[in-house]
Amino acid sequence: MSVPRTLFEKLWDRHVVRAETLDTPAVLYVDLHLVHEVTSAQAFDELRRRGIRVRAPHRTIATMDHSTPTTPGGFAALPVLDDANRSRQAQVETLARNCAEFGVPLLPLGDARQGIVHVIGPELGLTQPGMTVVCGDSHTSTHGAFGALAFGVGTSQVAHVLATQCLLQTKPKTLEVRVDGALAPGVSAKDVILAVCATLGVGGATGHVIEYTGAVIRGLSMEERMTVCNMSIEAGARAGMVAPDDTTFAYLQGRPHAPTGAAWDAAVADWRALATDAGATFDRSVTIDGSALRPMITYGTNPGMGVPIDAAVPDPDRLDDRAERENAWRALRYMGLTPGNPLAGTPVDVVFLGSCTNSRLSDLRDAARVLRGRHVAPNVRALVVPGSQQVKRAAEAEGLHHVFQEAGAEWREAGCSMCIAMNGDQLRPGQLAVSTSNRNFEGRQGSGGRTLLASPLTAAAAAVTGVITDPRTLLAGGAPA
Ligand SMILES: CC(C)[C@H](C(=O)O)[C@@H](O)C(=O)O
Ligand code: SF4
Repeated sequence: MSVPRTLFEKLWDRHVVRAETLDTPAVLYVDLHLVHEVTSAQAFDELRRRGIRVRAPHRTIATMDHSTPTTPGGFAALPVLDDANRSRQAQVETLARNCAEFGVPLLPLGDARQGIVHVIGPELGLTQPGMTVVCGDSHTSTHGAFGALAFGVGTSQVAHVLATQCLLQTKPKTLEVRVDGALAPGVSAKDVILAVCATLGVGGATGHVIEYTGAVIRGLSMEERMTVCNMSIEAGARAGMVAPDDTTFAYLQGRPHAPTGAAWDAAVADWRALATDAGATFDRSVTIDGSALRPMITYGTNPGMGVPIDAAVPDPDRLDDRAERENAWRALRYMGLTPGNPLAGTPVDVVFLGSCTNSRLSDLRDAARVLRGRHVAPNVRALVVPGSQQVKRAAEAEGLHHVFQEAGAEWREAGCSMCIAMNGDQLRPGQLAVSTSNRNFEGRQGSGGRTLLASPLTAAAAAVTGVITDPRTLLAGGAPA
């Protein structure tokens, strides 16, 4: 009998080209390399300087997402092509030139398949179980939802992977995050991962790859599993993953890059064998009672500073550690929140529905559940930004854009948008946003802007009432227990 192994260990073993030694990391083979405009330019420059070609262009694909405008028509249609817009445009043009020169397939602005890198990989069937997936982007952990080992890498590693299709890695430890029970109505995948981040803390999973297990995780759709895996990095994890199962296979079957015919059957048989073996052990395990979870929201300036939406702002003075206490006070001063006050009822200026965490069709449907037949509060600007052109078309096919527009929200083109504020969509200083994205760092959504992370249901509820609101009060039959 072979030694029982975890999902992570099976993937690691399959991809090691050269084992780790005392003084050198392991060499890992990379099955899929995703590229975007922000972290690739210097990597291509490096290849050019050294006269190296891209080793496996067919395992590489690029999209434009971070710096692209989300107004229809792209750069050409912008009212002002100021310096900032010109430099964004130069960035995407550089990517287009690099892809043409190095033979890398590209989904440019205007392409029907363009979108946020972590949304398009799965929806095109590029991301598959058992793969190693890398991208010069920390939220590459999203792809782990498929039972892939998916890492974010830095720009110099992007160059390594372009040149060699391999990556140097020291072997991470394993952490099981088990979410048992069943989620109550109005509680979503975003609430699960915000609770995980609050439980582990921002550095809590450093050096580990998380495998999410338990009844709640098994019951999530692929889109919801992506939301969970997406924010693994916010707890410090190297990657997050979910073992592939029938939900995974049903999502993948028929997608453009998924195997077909006999190759599909063989792939599914292989993928099924990836699940963690009975008796395999993790370096650490954490259990969360999913049945006890309530909608979550952050109050501070890192994603681990989250509480149930009906809780009060935590008092920093209750923290024993001096550095943590000072950090918490600084966060509350920045956020303009007072310890002991309820979060619910706090006025909101902007609601952002989008980002690689929550911009897929199911997220937009959740938002529409709340917004249908209602109106965005007069003091609120609400933006709905689909994660890809494909999501946009699917949402329009079922009329969701009408729901948003009739409610007074903006319906925009696909991209990172206000998640990162490097494309013209941003908060003004002092504005407070409820956002479905994944980072609430100081100034993340615009200099001086303040961000509270929450689910699409919670964000939509804030849009309607103009204040932080428990979404269960607005859902049919979903009053808080
Ligand atoms: C621009 C990119 C390097 C960055 C990342 O790595 O995550 C961005 O996507 C983000 O979300 O902060
Ligand atoms: S949507 Fe946000 S988190 Fe995701 S890749 Fe873009 S900037 Fe990064």
